Amino acid sequence: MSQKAIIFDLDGVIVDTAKFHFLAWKKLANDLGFDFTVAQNEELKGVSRVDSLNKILNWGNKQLTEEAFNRQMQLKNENYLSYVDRMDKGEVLPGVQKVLDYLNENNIPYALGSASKNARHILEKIDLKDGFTAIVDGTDVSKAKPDPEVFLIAAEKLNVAPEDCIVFEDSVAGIWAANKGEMTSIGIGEEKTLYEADYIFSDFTEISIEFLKNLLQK
Ligand SMILES: O=P(O)(O)OC[C@H]1O[C@@H](O)[C@H](O)[C@@H](O)[C@@H]1O
Ligand SMILES: [Mg+2]
Repeated sequence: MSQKAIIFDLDGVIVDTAKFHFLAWKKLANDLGFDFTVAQNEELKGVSRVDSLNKILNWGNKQLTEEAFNRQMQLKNENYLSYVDRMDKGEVLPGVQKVLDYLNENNIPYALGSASKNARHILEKIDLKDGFTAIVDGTDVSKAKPDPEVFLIAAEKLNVAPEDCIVFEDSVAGIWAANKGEMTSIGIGEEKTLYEADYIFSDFTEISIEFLKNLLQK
């Protein structure tokens, strides 16, 4: 049996930041003269900042110069960070800490594999930064999910073969990335969207230590 490791996505897996992204994207859209819905926000899960803005402008039928585009991205991020700055440990989603405790107690390495350029800052806010063997985020990659790059770099930093990595993801793009990287994919969310994952749970409270142990011993 070879050493296994875990890779966690951040947004929607460890914390629910989609609600903050929604508020910040909605303000941007409204300021530009069109609306932005919760359903559209759902489609941006796991999508990089630049790809998200391109999609939103497309939905709003709006074109921007490169300069205005970059300015809007910056404004959106400043607004988003004003919500992030109010985050603390209480934002860690139910059931996550139990899994992290198990990994820590059993010396099972784990990494972060997130599309966010704010990932390190968020981990600091929720006091989880120290446990990760490696942190790979939107500042470390050249290709966004569904490209497996972020998870492959994480596997390399963990010193574990991709096929021995188990990825927790809430986005379709992230599940595709994990599958393309030949990793075990665990979807956190709804079966109707994440059906391509190897396993699906609605949240971490549904994941038993027994399940995790079995997976790590496979
Ligand atoms: O804007 P950030 O923090 O760099 O995040 C990039 C993307 O990170 C992903 O984790 C989120 O699901 C997306 O909604 C977000 O757009
Ligand atoms: Mg996510």
